[in-house]
Amino acid sequence: MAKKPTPKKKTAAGPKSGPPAGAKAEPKTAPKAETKGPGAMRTTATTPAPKETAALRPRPLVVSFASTPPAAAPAAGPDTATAGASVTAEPATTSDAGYAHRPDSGYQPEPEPHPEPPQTVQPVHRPSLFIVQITPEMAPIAKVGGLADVVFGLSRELAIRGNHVEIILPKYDTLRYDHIFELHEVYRDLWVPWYEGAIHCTVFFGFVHGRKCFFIEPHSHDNFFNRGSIYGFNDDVLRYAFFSRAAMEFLWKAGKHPDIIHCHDWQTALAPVFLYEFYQQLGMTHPRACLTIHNFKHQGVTGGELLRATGLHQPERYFDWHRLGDNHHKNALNILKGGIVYSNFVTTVSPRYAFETKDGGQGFGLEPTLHTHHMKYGGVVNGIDYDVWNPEVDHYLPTRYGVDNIDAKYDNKRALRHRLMLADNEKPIVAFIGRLDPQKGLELVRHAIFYALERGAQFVLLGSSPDQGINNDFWGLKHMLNDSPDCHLEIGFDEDLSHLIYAGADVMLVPSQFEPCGLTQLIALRYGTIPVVRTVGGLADTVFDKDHSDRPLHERNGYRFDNYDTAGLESALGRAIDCYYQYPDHFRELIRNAMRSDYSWNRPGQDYLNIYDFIRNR
Ligand SMILES: Nc1ncnc2c1ncn2[C@@H]1O[C@H](COP(=O)(O)OP(=O)(O)O[C@H]2O[C@H](CO)[C@@H](O)[C@H](O)[C@H]2O)[C@@H](O)[C@H]1O
Repeated sequence: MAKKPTPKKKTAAGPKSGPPAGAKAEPKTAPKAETKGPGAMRTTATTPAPKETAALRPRPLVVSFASTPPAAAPAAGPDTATAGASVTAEPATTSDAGYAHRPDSGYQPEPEPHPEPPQTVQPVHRPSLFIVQITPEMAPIAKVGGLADVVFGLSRELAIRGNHVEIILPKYDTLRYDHIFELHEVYRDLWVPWYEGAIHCTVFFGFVHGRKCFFIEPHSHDNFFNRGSIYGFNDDVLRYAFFSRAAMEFLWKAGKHPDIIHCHDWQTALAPVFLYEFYQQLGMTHPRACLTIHNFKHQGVTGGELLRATGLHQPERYFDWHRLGDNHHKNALNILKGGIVYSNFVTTVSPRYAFETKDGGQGFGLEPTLHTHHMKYGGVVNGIDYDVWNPEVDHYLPTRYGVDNIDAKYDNKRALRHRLMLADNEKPIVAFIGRLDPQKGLELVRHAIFYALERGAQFVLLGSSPDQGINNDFWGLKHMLNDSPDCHLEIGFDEDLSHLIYAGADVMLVPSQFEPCGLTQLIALRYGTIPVVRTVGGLADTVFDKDHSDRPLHERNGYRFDNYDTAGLESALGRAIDCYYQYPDHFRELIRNAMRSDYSWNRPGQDYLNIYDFIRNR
């Protein structure tokens, strides 16, 4: 499509005094914010996030069981959240588990791992753990959204702290093989029970930037993981049920007895069910299961076919409300619910979202389950990997910079404009990066584009959706704005470009309807790009309003709005644009505050270790 011509160049641009030529006159004082949301004390989720006060500054750790031990977190299997109950799952019969069909084969141990990167945290005197992550995604080889970044970053942090971490993934045809090193077969004949028979699989091992990864490749006409993309198929429930079963079967056959099996989202939430229904009886009594829920919207709700496929059978047992029976549909099974019931601990990705899901109507029907299991449920704010997302070392950037040379950020702004053929003028760049999913507040994103242009800003969007209708809407918008020298919409997934946008933009917009944690605002903070966010979920736990916060000035790092409407959005985005033009020194101070915020994996890494220790010691 014909691209807009690059208009006459002006100087590239940090915040400067005075409005740009042609910009509307703005009031000198920022409009009154509607943002007065509750504060962001890092806390376990069973307590509503309290209003910020100086006395409630963040504690060093989010999960501190030494002082307040829960009365009865379950040690094994379902129903155990009821105080003091100790329910052992009934042994599965051999035919239940489908083992009759299982030829054995020798497991070849993986080779010596690459040396670990240099230690960046103080050594802690605690026994190291063997942790296995079972996951549908991991950056950068299989990434759809933020889950992928979390698995990579958390695994790295746990390994740096002296733990042995292994990751099990499907062997997708779309894996970024250029990031996998020394890929080789380690287990040739893994037979995974499936319906009345078993599916033959091969397991591969490879290093992904030092992470130890196993890849399961099934050989069957179902062609589970050779589909050209990760999600979006009618049989997704069965594809991931199979993967969860295969991962557990591999652990058992390979004689691996991890201390912790850590699963992610509904896709792998059956692994704890299989652990306690099949594998505990087969000798896997050692592992404890932790489930992290990155988004309650997707739960894997399905029918009884699942039980036949996986060998669970016994509909009367699994349709039970206390196990996998969906809270709303009597004849449906809910995989995510099963994961909550059977795991020894369940986390979500911010304390605020933990509260919202349990008590704020955001649990998509799982509220009663979270209440039943509240003693083993909590929120841990995600970190981001500062080896990847750090403007001081980011090799995607033409010019690297840090908090001590913020001016160099504007070389990247110029480069971004050049790449996207935007006018080089004094305007601030407002950006949006994310999946084009209704969750992300798409009506407000659309409104923000026009609002920002009208207020004398530029707008850059990078996003895509598996929903063709949504993509088409944004393509329409792109055509409509094609002649604007101040706007560029990039519909697609482009990791390289995302780095340049994080560095080159001035403001990052995250107007989500709901947001479990949100990584874009965390990355933006690191790059000194000021987040404008809605006060929900992890956004409320990590962004503190410049004008309206109980936080000390040096901790304020962005702008927030409460109400999901255009007035709310305009109140926060308008203040950010005003500040850029009229109070450039304040804007630079905000940039410094943002870049100094620590959202590395250091603290969440310790939080997860505390959780692991807690469930191991019970
Ligand atoms: N088109 C594109 N091109 C390039 N990069 C793109 C892109 N679209 C998105 N990204 C990148 O993907 C990541 C998305 O992070 P989010 O926090 O928005 O995750 P998401 O909503 O998918 O996941 C869920 O899980 C995460 C992790 O727990 C939670 O933070 C979140 O709230 C929850 O909804 C960021 O690193 C972003 O830069």
